[in-house]
Amino acid sequence: MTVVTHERFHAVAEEPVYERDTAPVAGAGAAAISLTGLEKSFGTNRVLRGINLHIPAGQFVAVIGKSGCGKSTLLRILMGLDEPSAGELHFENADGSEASPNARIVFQEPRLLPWLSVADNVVVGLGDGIDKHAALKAADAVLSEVQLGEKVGEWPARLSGGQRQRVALARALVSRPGVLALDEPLGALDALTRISMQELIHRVWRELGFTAVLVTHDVSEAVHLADRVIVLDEGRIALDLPIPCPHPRRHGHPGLAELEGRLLAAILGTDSGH
Ligand SMILES: Nc1ncnc2c1ncn2[C@@H]1O[C@H](COP(=O)(O)OP(=O)(O)OP(=O)(O)O)[C@@H](O)[C@H]1O
Repeated sequence: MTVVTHERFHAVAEEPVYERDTAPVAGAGAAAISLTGLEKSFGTNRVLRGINLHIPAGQFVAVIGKSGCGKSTLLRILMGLDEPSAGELHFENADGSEASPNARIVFQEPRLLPWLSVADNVVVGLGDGIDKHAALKAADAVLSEVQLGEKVGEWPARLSGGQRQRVALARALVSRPGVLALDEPLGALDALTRISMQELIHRVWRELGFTAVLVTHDVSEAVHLADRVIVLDEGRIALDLPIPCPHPRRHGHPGLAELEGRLLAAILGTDSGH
């Protein structure tokens, strides 16, 4: 099994990849993820029951399913924060060789350090051993990317919920991750802030080309952002649905509404999966 290193730092951003349509265009450092026969039990509770999944480098995958179906457990295993009970997890480079990607995670709560400025919170994402001046420069650049350039010297307590979550995103992006896991990152935000954050996440994914795995309760958010949506049910993949719609995707678009309907049916168990 591959252990995810969280410490790797790529100080210089690769050239942004613009104009990506639905076909994934992987950035440098993006890794494919392969799960084979993945199982996870907590005592007698069999949470993941033989998950087989290949996520190509640079793809944006959303994972949805009923509360307690194992979404966060899957994400934690992907991030090396928890061990599977059985099965294999591999990260692969474009040539199929084993990769050790720089993997980061954004949680529902921004988890900022209140005694550090916005910029210093972002610098935390670079780990130790980085020249302070270079680190602040990188923090500055990524804060501009998430449209918080004017808040670099601010305290977290003086930011709105959406702004705090953008700082958390900046902290994850500053090391230019090859894999970004998002665990309900917008769950605590109001509807309008969610939509603008969705656009932001889509834009940075398109620019940087990391492999993205988003856990969400929001089916509309999943089809709005992802290339592909996985429905988990009782520890198994109940549906693996490609979302072959070009971006930008308008909320309420009839094609997306049809896909949302299929996903909801799979979550509720009223769909055959075809
Ligand atoms: N550390 C743990 N120890 C024991 N049981 C756990 C642990 N973590 C998760 N579980 C159990 O695993 C199951 C799946 O939890 P998980 O958090 O992965 O679900 P989820 O689909 O992300 O749920 P939600 O949508 O409510 O966040 C639950 O039954 C939960 O109680």
